[in-house]
Amino acid sequence: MTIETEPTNIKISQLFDIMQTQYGRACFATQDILAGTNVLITNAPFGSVVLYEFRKEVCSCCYRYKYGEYCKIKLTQSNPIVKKRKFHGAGLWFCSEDCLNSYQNKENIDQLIETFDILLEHYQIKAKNPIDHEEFNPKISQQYIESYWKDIEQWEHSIANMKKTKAMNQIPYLNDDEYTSARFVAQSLFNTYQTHESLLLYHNLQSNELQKISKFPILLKSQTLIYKFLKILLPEFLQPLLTTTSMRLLFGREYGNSFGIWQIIEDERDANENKEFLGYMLFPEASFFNHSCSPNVRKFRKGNRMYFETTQDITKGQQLCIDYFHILDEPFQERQKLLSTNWFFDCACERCVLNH
Ligand SMILES: C[S@@+](CC[C@H](N)C(=O)[O-])C[C@H]1O[C@@H](n2cnc3c(N)ncnc32)[C@H](O)[C@@H]1O
Repeated sequence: MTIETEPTNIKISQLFDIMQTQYGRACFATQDILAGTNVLITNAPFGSVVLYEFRKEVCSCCYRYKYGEYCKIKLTQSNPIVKKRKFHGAGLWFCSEDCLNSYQNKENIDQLIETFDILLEHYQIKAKNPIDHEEFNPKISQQYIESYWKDIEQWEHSIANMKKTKAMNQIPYLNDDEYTSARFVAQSLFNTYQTHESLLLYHNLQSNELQKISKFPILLKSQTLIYKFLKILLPEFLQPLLTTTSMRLLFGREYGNSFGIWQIIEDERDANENKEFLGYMLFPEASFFNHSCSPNVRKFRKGNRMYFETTQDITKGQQLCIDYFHILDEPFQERQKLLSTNWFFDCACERCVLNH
């Protein structure tokens, strides 16, 4: 199948170009590439988060997980990087001194650690009195989403004029998933503040806000609760970066572009075990690969980076595609359904076009 392409001005690698196609942007080889070549090794994630339930078991630096074993090192008050406020551990655990040191070596990391600690403290206070979210199932349209966020902007004006103590009473209760998302947002904003090496590419990512909220309306409510939580709690230096626009873009981009942090099975004898889903991460430079049900690139994680390796010889001009969802063994109808439900697109890969 020949695909019409047009160049874009996005450049990621010497080995492939990002071209515009009728299915959005995609990666095309700029030269013949042998099987087994890494066409991309990502930077450290732009945004990433470990699920709350796994926070003690997954290393916050390399995401190592060993069947429920606690990580050896917890960040404590005695750590020199921790500032004086009463410290709760920031939800950060590490598998080794090396990982701890490498995490702590990042510029201004004490500010991020303090931010995480504040979020953890208030999440846990609120979690003592959990609240079931009310039913929320409106008919979603672009207009509905806009007006819902407009109301939040009004709330924001009122909070800006309140005394700090009164504003603190407005901190909403978040469930585990929402708290996890709040951490993801905080880290992404911190990386924006730090001008992360993938920041420019991040601005180029496609957003799936409308598709995702249309499918799961409750997400709109969750997003606005997370926004309120962060608006009250984020420290001054991150506040200018937290706007309703930046938040909506971040969520919209995360939905269609993030990669799961899956447990890596280290012992071959456990190869048939189900892998745990530990969290998720966003790598803008790796978000231009389209999906194919007969992919020619495989993705795998090593520590906090993703690797993309060709599984066959590639000829110049050929599209480089990955499998988004581990669905290659499913029949055609099932694959179409899974991609449409979870990724919001009708797969137009070569195999699906032939109804295979
Ligand atoms: C991670 S992005 C890939 C890059 C994207 N094409 C872009 O322009 O930003 C995922 C999106 O690409 C499109 N896409 C990826 N694989 C596809 C396929 N096999 N068929 C149709 N659309 C696809 C869908 O719109 C999907 O939501």
